[in-house]
Amino acid sequence: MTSKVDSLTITRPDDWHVHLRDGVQLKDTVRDISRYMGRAIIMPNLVPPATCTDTALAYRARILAAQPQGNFQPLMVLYLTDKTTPEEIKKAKASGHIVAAKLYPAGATTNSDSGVTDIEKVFPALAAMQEVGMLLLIHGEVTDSSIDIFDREKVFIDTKLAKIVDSFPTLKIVLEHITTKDAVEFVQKASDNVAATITAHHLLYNRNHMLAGGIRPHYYCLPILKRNIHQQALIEAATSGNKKFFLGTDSAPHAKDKKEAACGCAGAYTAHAALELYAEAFEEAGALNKLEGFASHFGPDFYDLPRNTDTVTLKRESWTTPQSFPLGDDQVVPIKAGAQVDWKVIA
Ligand SMILES: NC(=O)N[C@@H](CC(=O)O)C(=O)O
Ligand SMILES: [Zn+2]
Ligand SMILES: [Zn+2]
Repeated sequence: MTSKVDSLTITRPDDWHVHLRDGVQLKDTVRDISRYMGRAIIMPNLVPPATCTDTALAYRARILAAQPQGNFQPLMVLYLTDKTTPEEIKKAKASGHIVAAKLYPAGATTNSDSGVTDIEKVFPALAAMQEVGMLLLIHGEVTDSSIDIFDREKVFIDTKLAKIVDSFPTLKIVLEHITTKDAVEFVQKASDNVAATITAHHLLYNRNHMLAGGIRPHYYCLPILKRNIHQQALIEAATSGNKKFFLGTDSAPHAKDKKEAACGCAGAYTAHAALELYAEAFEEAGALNKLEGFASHFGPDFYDLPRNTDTVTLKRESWTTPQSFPLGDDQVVPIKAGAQVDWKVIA
């Protein structure tokens, strides 16, 4: 018989995929991300997107200015377009603060209209990234309207990703926020230069949570929640101890009225309780002892950055998530709004 642990101390975690937005919303998103995450990979899908070194560095300065205490480190990402030049990649890398570039297929997700229309158009930029050692982060979904939304990740893997991986064998690639068994298997079989992030919501939920018994817009995100066999494959991957799978919340706030609408935005807010939600998923799988590797070790190892040297402690303590949080001039409804969370982080 094993008894339940009441406390778990792990190396300070990092979030390898988060949306902080901009302007008046920054003070709220930065407060949440900096409570206990050491570093985070900041997504560049602003309006307009952070497509060049200067805009990414200016965004970094706004994030640093918004943090309540001074030890959170934002790691910046360049937004790739059809026009990104090898020179811009080299300039970004030389800045010392931009560690990756992000490939959004044009139109695939929130604020991706300026994304890439044809993968081959970014091959010169990818070659420069491979040369200077900048990571490629991918939103892996095709955008072809004839492809069913539940199949868009698998079709991207089959028709686009394999080609990128084969063309740039030493480029480090992170397939972001994976949602399918197909993605898990692709990453497992690929070389050590290919890894993936997994969100807390894709571990905790499947499409029934979003669609059975009424449509729940706060579970709507992209790539969309899949059926439970895919959820199971993600849980197995995250809790397996395989260093290719690590934490990326994809916490993506949208104002309440933009979600609860006839045409609601894609994105789920989890930064209010990110590590706590992962702990619930890992405990449910009987794998709390695998949380530290996933949350705190495998990410920095893949990015070739040092692991954090201090710790955080998760205590078993039930609390009720507020119905909403301030988001600049609006409110954001978090995942598990009004529901119980079983863990609390003492930073
Ligand atoms: N995940 C989402 O559903 N939305 C993200 C964009 C993204 O990561 O694809 C957002 O910026 O809102
Ligand atoms: Zn995405
Ligand atoms: Zn995202």
